[in-house]
Amino acid sequence: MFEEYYQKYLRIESNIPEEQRQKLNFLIFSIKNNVNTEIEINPENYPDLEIDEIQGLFNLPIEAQKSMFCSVFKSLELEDDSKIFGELHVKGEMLGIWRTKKLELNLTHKKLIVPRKEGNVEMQLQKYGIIWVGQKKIKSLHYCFILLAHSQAIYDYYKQLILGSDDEEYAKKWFNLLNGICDSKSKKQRRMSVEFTKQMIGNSALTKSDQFDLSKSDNYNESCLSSKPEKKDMQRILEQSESPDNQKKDSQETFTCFKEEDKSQFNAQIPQNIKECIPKLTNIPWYLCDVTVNKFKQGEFYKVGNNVYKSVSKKGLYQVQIILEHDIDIVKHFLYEGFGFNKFIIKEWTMFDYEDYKVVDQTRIQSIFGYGREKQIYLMRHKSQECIIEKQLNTLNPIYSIAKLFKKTKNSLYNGLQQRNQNNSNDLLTQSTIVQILCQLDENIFLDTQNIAYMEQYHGLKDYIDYIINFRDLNFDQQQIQTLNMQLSNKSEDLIIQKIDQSIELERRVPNNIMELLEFVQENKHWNACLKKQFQMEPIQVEQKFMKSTSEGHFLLKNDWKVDQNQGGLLYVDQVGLREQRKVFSYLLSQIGCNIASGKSIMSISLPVYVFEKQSNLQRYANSLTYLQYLDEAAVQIDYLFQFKNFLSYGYGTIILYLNMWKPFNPILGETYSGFINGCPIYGEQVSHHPPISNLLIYGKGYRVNHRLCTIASISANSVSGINQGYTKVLFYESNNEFIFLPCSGLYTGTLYGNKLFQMVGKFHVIDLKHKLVAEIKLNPYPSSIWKQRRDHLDDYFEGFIYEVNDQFIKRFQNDGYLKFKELKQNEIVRSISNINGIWHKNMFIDNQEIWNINTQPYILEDEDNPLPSDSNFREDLIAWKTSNFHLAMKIKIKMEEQQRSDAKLRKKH
Ligand SMILES: CC(C)CCC[C@@H](C)[C@H]1CC[C@H]2[C@@H]3CC=C4C[C@@H](O)CC[C@]4(C)[C@H]3CC[C@]12C
Repeated sequence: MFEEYYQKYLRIESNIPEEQRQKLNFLIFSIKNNVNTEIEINPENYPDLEIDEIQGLFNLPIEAQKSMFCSVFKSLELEDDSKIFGELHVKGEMLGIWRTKKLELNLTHKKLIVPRKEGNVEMQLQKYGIIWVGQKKIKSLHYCFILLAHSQAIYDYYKQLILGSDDEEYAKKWFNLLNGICDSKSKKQRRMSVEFTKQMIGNSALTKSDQFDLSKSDNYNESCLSSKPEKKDMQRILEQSESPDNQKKDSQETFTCFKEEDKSQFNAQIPQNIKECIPKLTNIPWYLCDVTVNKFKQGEFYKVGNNVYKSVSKKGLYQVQIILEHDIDIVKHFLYEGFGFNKFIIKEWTMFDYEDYKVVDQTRIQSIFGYGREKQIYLMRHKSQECIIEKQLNTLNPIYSIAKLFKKTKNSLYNGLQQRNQNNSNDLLTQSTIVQILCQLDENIFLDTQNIAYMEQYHGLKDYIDYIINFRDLNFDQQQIQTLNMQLSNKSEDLIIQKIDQSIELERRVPNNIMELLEFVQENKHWNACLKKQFQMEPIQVEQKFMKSTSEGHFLLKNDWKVDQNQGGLLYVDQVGLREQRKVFSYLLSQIGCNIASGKSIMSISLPVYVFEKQSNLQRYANSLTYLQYLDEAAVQIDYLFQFKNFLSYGYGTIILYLNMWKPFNPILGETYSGFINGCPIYGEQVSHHPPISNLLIYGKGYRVNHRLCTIASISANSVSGINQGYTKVLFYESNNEFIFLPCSGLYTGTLYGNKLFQMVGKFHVIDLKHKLVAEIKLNPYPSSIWKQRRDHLDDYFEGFIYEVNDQFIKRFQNDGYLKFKELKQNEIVRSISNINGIWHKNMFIDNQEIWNINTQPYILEDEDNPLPSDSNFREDLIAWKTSNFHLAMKIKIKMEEQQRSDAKLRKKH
């Protein structure tokens, strides 16, 4: 038994998840060295295993080790026969030539392995959707289907793969098989408010009887599907291909798997629509009736010109459903599917017959359209009720070509459109080309083409919609300014003079109103206001003010978070934040594409400001240092252990208080911040730009706190991890004790799909070099594993000890510095003094005494009245973003980034 599994294991070792692999490896190691008890174990080879576990496993009798190996291996469900081999025709990506390829389908890992000369391609099927195409009549007679990557950016080598077979049965079997595995769930939502319904997308349903029923004797070429799984597996395959339906129930969007019922639902919908509409809109053909106002609002339908088109976008896949109209009679519905509009533009598009999903051949299109592919295609998309955009795409300049904007006028937009369709009059619509719009915008101070170019450049067409929305806002701004100007010119000159006088007086005061503040700063008036500044070096007596939770939510967690009961951790449920993040993530996907999986730092790349917090990182740090009561309390004590414990809570508090999911503004070198926490002055300065390091200093009551912090955040496939790397040092004047706090990191998973779960991970430390004390607290010390049935603690549990350490550690720490320090070594610990545990988002116990909990209120941070001109409060981009004017903020941000860059160049030069 063991031998058999062992052989299998050797073959598939690389496919096994890391932790299990280490365990299996270690078991093999122990089994092989069973006689040799003297052998040394190197735990570094098994980083995911606990030392205890390693020892325990090693000491087991060999039989137990073997059976353990087998059971672990079995539990992985990595049976070899979960692979299916077959042969299909694959259409070449470049030349479109069909080649027969031996494919391997790995059911366990949901991979399709396609052989290529340059090396096999392993396609993770979850990244793909599948569409049945049917028989292509012109070039080949294959029955084919397409695997399509959901997202432009995430795919394994092939964005799309066309597969086929001469044998319809066989092709369908493969299709059904893959259909069960390919992802049918929408993982990533598009950034549009437009929602899509089932009937828009889907592959043709293959009837039940067509399903991959391998329990019947195979009547197709056996050599093609050469591995013959046992019956038991067949059962599984069948189940698998069923399972997406279950998932579908809880997902709002469906992509593949077009089931019978859906289809009938769809069919039933049309007549209903007609019934609804016909009484209201009598003169239009029935197919226009589905453009009911409601449906239109929901973004389900779009129509254009004399031909009616619908465009649907989903999962990075653009679909344009085109209903062709020929002399008022419709000829046919067509469905176009492709990746993005670019594909659409560069001739490479295919039309599918909307009813039977078969590819429409070129001659047919020509006969209906009157022209071939290269010619113009109309397409229209819309976002809001107020405006829509109609666009003609041609091969030359897709973006600026001929886009027309319709603004909703008093009369209904839809009426207008219909009217236009019928008699080509534009009377009811304000219509202007994009080019014109751009010119208009050019004259406005707030809006310039740069912003639009920015959007266009990066977001491409898919973000067109947002552009329209923005345009609408801008237009609104413009109108307001116009009216303002009108008002102004009406006023008498005296009044204006009076105003100017007033403003001179006011110049020394920093305005409260954000718009005024921006102007104030832009005119550099804040320099005046700050001239009389004196630094406060001592704490002052003030009334204590604490941050309080209100009816609107917890002071820190607001209503943005929910505790995850299954795994532990916090679920991010803030709708506003999530929406903005989604926008930026799709932007990122389009921008950095595949790199997204490689752990890119998001602190240094330029992002649209949507996800930015409305304060600078310096302010955010300052806000997170407000648990000063712990230190106040410690300063009056001489007991160093008491001070140590209190400092631990303070340090931990800084991590907790920093928690929110908005991205801090990129720092500007030399930016400063000053404020007061309960009367204690706090000063912060941005001392480095790359990496963005800030130093902060608090003059406390009997102590001084130094912070050196550097926010690091990197984005990878489905998560963002972040840490405020650096240290927090406190010096208590009286006892001359110094403590150091080193933070842990946070992990935000589910950024692209799944639940948005935030978790603290790793370890955090407090170090007292003088008294040789170290607290090491480990988050999630008992991770779930397949050997543990029940868990006492979820992932959000932390546990640690205050240890007394030896000189070895002190030396190491002093040599290596705080950055290199990761954790205590076993031989550096002398004894443990206290134990610490808790749930990171709930409470902290030191020796079973609660020292902190999530309702512990920090002090309020107050801004300094007359800060330096370089204060965060005077950052133009921040002020602009505080007004929530995206364009303005973006414009200033770009400007400031450019300034920074040229400054940096100058610095290098001199
Ligand atoms: C849409 C994307 C690209 C932008 C949003 C990125 C957000 C999620 C990132 C940017 C900066 C990140 C933070 C950076 C630093 C820390 C401190 C650490 O102790 C806990 C995690 C935390 C709080 C991170 C949480 C996630 C975070 C807020």
